Amino acid sequence: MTAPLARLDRVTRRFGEVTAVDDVTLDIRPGQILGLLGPNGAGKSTVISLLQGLRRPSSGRVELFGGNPAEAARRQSLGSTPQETALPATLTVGEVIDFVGAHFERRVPRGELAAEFGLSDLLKRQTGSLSGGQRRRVSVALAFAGDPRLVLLDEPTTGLDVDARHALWDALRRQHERGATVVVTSHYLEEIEALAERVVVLGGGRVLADDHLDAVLGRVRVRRVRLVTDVPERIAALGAESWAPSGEATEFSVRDSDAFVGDLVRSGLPFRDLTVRGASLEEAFLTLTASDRKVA
Ligand SMILES: Nc1ncnc2c1ncn2[C@@H]1O[C@H](COP(=O)(O)OP(=O)(O)OP(=O)(O)O)[C@@H](O)[C@H]1O
Repeated sequence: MTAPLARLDRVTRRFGEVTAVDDVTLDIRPGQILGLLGPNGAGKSTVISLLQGLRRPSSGRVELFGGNPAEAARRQSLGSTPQETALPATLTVGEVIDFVGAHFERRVPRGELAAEFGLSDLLKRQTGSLSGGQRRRVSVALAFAGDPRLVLLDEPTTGLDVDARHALWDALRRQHERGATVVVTSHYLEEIEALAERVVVLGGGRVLADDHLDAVLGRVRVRRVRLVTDVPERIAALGAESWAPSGEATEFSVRDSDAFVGDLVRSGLPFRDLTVRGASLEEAFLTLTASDRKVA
């Protein structure tokens, strides 16, 4: 197996009484898009800052490209987004791209980077005159300015409208196809579903799940059976874990949708417009954090 680009080995990070990251072990392997998912305060940003060398672990070991992330040489191949508020307002987008690129040995030409992130028309604009969404796109593009081996994106599309978000996802997918390894945190569960191949779910600073996207979804084998009926209680009694009205229809949560639908058909109970779907990542995530609370 190829060596990881970065790793956390039994890392704990405390801030006074608060344990932000609690005994986390994580390997980041080349070529992956890894989605880091968790509720507010789960420890996602702290993990990112540990990988950036901005924070040190209270215990355990953080490695970036086989060494200490606090050493500047390690960060040559690391790309991260600056806060948009940190963009110098009077510099143009082109100047900012050149300024950031100048810090890297393998810089991406300004025109190429701008085209990749849909910024070609903005190159001559001062960053202070850009909309919030445009500034966000500049910030994410800057993470790629040094042709990095590993890119850390902390909530890259917060505040973007749907079109801008999708455009940024496309750009990230293209970077990934070219071999970029990306760690992305997000509050948008659909973003993780759209981008990530591997999902790490953090809760209370701990790793609750670390698996392929499909496997995380599969861990909660809840399926949703949706149908229209006048007798929801009787249908629920066939083996639903829970049920709730959903518009004109009723949605039943079941473990085995094939068995449930088979029993339903055999029961002769009236229904129409039946659909079955798997759990969304959001549902998977809630189930994982709920089971964690039970253990705690
Ligand atoms: N500098 C700090 N001083 C004190 N506590 C901190 C500090 N940074 C983070 N924490 C605490 O550590 C915990 C984890 O925070 P972190 O920002 O890593 O979570 P997060 O998952 O990124 O949350 P969010 O989604 O809200 O950004 C929280 O309880 C937070 O209050």
